[in-house]
Amino acid sequence: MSDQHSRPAARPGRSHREDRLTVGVVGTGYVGLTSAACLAHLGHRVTGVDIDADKVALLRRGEVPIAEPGLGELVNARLADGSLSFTTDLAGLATAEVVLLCVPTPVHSDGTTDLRAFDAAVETLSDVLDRDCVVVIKSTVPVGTTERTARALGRATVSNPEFLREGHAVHDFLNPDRIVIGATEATAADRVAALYEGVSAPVLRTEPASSELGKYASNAFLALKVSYVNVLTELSERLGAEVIDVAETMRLDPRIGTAFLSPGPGWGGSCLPKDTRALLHAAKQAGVDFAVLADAMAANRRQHERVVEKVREAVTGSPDGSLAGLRLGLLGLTFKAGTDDVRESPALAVAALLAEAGAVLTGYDPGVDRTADVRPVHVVDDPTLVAKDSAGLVLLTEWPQFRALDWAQLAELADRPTVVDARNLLEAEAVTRAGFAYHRLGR
Ligand SMILES: NC(=O)c1ccc[n+]([C@@H]2O[C@H](COP(=O)([O-])OP(=O)(O)OC[C@H]3O[C@@H](n4cnc5c(N)ncnc54)[C@H](O)[C@@H]3O)[C@@H](O)[C@H]2O)c1
Ligand SMILES: O=c1ccn([C@@H]2O[C@H](COP(=O)(O)OP(=O)(O)O[C@H]3O[C@H](CO)[C@@H](O)[C@H](O)[C@H]3O)[C@@H](O)[C@H]2O)c(=O)[nH]1
Repeated sequence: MSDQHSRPAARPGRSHREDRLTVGVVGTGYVGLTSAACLAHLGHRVTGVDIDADKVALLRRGEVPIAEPGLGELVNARLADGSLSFTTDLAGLATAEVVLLCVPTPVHSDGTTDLRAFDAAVETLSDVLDRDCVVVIKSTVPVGTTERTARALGRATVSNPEFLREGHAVHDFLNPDRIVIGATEATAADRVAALYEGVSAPVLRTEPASSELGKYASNAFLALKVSYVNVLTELSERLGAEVIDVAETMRLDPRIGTAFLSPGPGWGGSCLPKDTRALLHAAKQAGVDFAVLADAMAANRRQHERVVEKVREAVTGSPDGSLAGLRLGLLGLTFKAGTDDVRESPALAVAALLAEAGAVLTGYDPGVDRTADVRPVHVVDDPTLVAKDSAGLVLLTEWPQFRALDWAQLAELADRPTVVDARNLLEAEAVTRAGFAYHRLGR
């Protein structure tokens, strides 16, 4: 998270302009809270609504319950000037000209989307909203949901998917790569475009189905890229290549692009896994064979197992060695660096497999509190505690500060100074010099 990423764009100072909109945001999680704070920053008058009374109480005091650079400052500045407020009462949206739906849309293991929270929010809104209010769906929803919602509410409903990344939420919201507006009515689309006045990005106007599908297609493609390079780690090992150089060879081709080619323990988080499952399900329902997607998901599960195989061999010296009763220390629990989010974290998927094999797990993560419940991992607040008496360390999240740990001290504390670096983060030479046996993927 660089400074540049944490600093919001200069406030355009639109507060006295006539195009200032009265906006409601339903759901104040990663997407809703970021949208609410950023839209207030852009000059709109915003009310955030959540069913979680504790969260609303926190937000009213200016306390932001998620770790997003710059978000706390934005929320407090806009609370102070009165352009942002929070409530549990949907009646607060009666005067809204635009309402954004930002509620969770989890996906079951079979790929069907659980729209209960979404439908509940829609149902409660129908009695509250002004006739002229435009409803905007920011939640990631199956194709057809926007049209269905429009019918249920009898109001203009627009698909406007969100592409922000966790850990960069404010920066991404204010500096998006694209703004996609899926609408059947031009006036409703215009009002959504007006929300983003002051943001510089290509605006793609389309019909709702393309907008909805485009969101899934984007996330699934990112997942596919990571799975591709993760499978190359195994192939590189078998064929005597170095995956870092293989990935770099690909990155230097602008047609392939530089991003999403870093091998790791698998892709996770609150979006990529659920959205790939949902897209595969949608394809099946539509009678379309999307085998490459199913393969990418299988490769992701395989990657978790590959990390466990690496650990088993590194720690016991044998591919069949037993991990039963061995104390392993995990460095990193979140699904990626720069966030406090452990939802569908590959680190925890690997941890579950290690625990199944009988290992006893202690974990440290700069984003995860000691009191967090991430069973089977016992969370500690100091990296030396994961090293103490350990039979091996497994680095699972690419927090840059892990590079700067006192590896010589960790080696002294460890029972067997062995580290498996599943993110290719550490400098092999430095860690080896400190006394560790160093192992990683793709070499
Ligand atoms: N997290 C991301 O990076 C991200 C990025 C782009 C899109 N999305 C999509 O955005 C949506 C929201 O994701 P999130 O990560 O912000 O979720 P989240 O779990 O962080 O927050 C959702 C919030 O909605 C509230 N809520 C639930 N039901 C409600 C209701 N009926 N009325 C009012 N509030 C209600 C919850 O209390 C919670 O505060 C999902 O569809 C997700 O796929 C997420
Ligand atoms: O080269 C890479 C890049 C990513 N990852 C992993 O891929 C996962 C997803 O990372 P990222 O995409 O940064 O996470 P999110 O914050 O969940 O963002 C994704 O999901 C959001 C929710 O839909 C979208 O809005 C974003 O555009 C999309 O990038 C994480 O486990 C990463 O560690 C790798 O292993 N190697």
